[in-house]
Amino acid sequence: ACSRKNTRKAALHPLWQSPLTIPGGTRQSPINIQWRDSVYDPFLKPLKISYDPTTCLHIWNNGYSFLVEFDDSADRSTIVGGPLENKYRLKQFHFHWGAINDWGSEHTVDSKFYPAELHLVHWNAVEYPSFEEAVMEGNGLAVIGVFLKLGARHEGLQTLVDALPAVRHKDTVIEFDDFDPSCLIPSCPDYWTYAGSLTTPPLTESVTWIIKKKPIEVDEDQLEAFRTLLFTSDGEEERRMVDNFRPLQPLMNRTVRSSFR
Ligand SMILES: CCCCNCC(=O)NCCc1ccc(S(N)(=O)=O)cc1
Ligand SMILES: [Zn+2]
Repeated sequence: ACSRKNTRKAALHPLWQSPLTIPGGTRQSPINIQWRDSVYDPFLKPLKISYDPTTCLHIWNNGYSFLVEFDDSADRSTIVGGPLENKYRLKQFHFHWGAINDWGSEHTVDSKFYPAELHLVHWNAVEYPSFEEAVMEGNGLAVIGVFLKLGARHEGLQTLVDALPAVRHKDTVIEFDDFDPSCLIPSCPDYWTYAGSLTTPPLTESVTWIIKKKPIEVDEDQLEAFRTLLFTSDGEEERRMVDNFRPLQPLMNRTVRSSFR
C-alpha cells in the first residue's frame, strides 16, 4: 500500500524552533533507557579516559548551554575503548538542566529524570580531519553522558560554578584553564551505550552515546547557579537559561547495551 502523505505539521520545540524529530530520523537522541531491556555485552571494553588539564581553553555561553572548550589540535585529551573502535578527542563539555530539580536531564532511566546531565563531546580524529567533518559521520562523535543528582557539594564542579557569573549572557566567554573534567566522571566503570544523535541542531545521527550508570552528586546551590545563566544577550529582555533539554525520542530499531550485568 502506498504510504499516506504525512500532512501533519511537525511540532516545533520552543527552544530550537526546529522539528522535535528530524524527518527520516531513525537514531535520534535523547531516549529513555529501560534498564531491564538493556542487553549485557561481555565484549564491551572498559572506557579509557586520558585528559590533559592544560588543553582546557575557555568557558562560553552559546545561548543553549555553557560550554567548556578544549584544544583538540592533537591527541592530548582522548578516550578509547568501551564501544569505540577508534581514539576520540575531547572537544567540549556542557550541561542540560531544568528549572526545578524534578527534571532537567536529557536521557532518563526507567523514565526517571535527573535534575541535570553532563555531556563530554569527543570526535573521531583517526578517521576525520576535524570536528565539523566528524559531526556529519555515523561514527564521528562519542559523547559521555553523566547524570547529576542532588546531594553533597561537588568540589570539582565548584571551580566551574564560580566562573558562571562571567558568562551570564549569550555569546560571552572567559578564559578557563587547568581543569581536568575526569573529576566530573564517576569512578564506577558501568555504562550503557547506544547509537544516537546530537540533541541540538544540527541533530545529526553521528553520536555513539556512552551513558554512565552512576550519577555524580551536586548540591542545590550548584544547580541554582546553572539557573542564573541567561539564554539572552546583554541588553535583551532576560530569559533564564533553564529546561534546555530535548524531549525524549523514539527508540525505533535500537538496542541499548550495558557494560555490566
Ligand atoms: C547549527 C550549527 C552547527 C555548526 N557546527 C557546529 C556543530 O555542529 N555543533 C554541534 C555541537 C553539539 C550539539 C549537541 C551536542 S549533544 N547535546 O548532543 O551532546 C554536542 C555537540
Ligand atoms: Zn548535550
